[in-house]
Amino acid sequence: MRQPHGQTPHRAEALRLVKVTKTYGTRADGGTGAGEGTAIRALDDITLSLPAGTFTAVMGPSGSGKSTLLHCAAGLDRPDHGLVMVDGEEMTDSAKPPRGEAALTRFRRTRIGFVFQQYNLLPTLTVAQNTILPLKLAGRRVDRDRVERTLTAVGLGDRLGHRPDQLSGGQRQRVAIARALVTEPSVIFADEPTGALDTRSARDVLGLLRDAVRIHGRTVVMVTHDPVAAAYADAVQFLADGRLAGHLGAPTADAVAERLAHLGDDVATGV
Ligand SMILES: Nc1ncnc2c1ncn2[C@@H]1O[C@H](COP(=O)(O)OP(=O)(O)OP(=O)(O)O)[C@@H](O)[C@H]1O
Repeated sequence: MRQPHGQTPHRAEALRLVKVTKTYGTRADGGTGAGEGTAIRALDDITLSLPAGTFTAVMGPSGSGKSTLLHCAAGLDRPDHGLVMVDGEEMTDSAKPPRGEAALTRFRRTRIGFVFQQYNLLPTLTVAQNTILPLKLAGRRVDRDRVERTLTAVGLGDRLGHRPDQLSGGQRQRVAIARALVTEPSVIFADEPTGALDTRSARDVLGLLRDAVRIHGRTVVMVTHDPVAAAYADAVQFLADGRLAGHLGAPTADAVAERLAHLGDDVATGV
């Protein structure tokens, strides 16, 4: 599914990254000198294109840059260099003056949904209020029927008035998915959405993300450590040391585990 930069995709392109680089810190020792020069290049020249209506898993060893990639692609963090386009529109471009924070937030609110490992629900709000929140923040009309339909679709139609602490982890994550779906974004980013869940809840959440793609035409990009979770995706993009390190279409859990086991070999031999 990866398209080299410049090649016309068959389907509309939901996400494009061109030469995205992100470096953290230059003096990690806080100025004592001992750690000077310890800048960490979390992303190194990433060029990537994802067609609309696809489900991609991002995998790689701890520290390989997966979350940084997601945050830069989702506009939660700014790359040092490079271009990020969502839905054909540039979100950040290091060659141009940066969008102001407010403009970036507006862009994110209309185009992007995010699902976090720890749900990030507001504890004092009900399920319905948490789900509506992104619409309210964006100043958009709240269609209560749609909100109810969205919550029913994730199996929580009878929990609208409950608060997060009255829900299981799996149910909380389903609220988070409803919240990500309700604005009808182009791209939903999910950072280890099943990391805190039991097997069955994880399966439900993965099924909902897959439905978001198959039924609602969204594009989903999900970071995971779990080959079984990755097998729900249409393709897996591997990362190692901040660089792209391979791609696997129609993944099975076994094939993903096998590729992960040999990821270091590929990097060492430059494959
Ligand atoms: N805010 C930060 N300040 C300094 N270094 C950071 C920061 N965030 C990430 N890093 C570093 O950047 C590199 C990539 O981190 P990132 O969290 O993207 O990796 P990851 O693949 O998501 O890891 P994990 O699987 O452990 O969550 C790591 O070396 C990490 O220590």
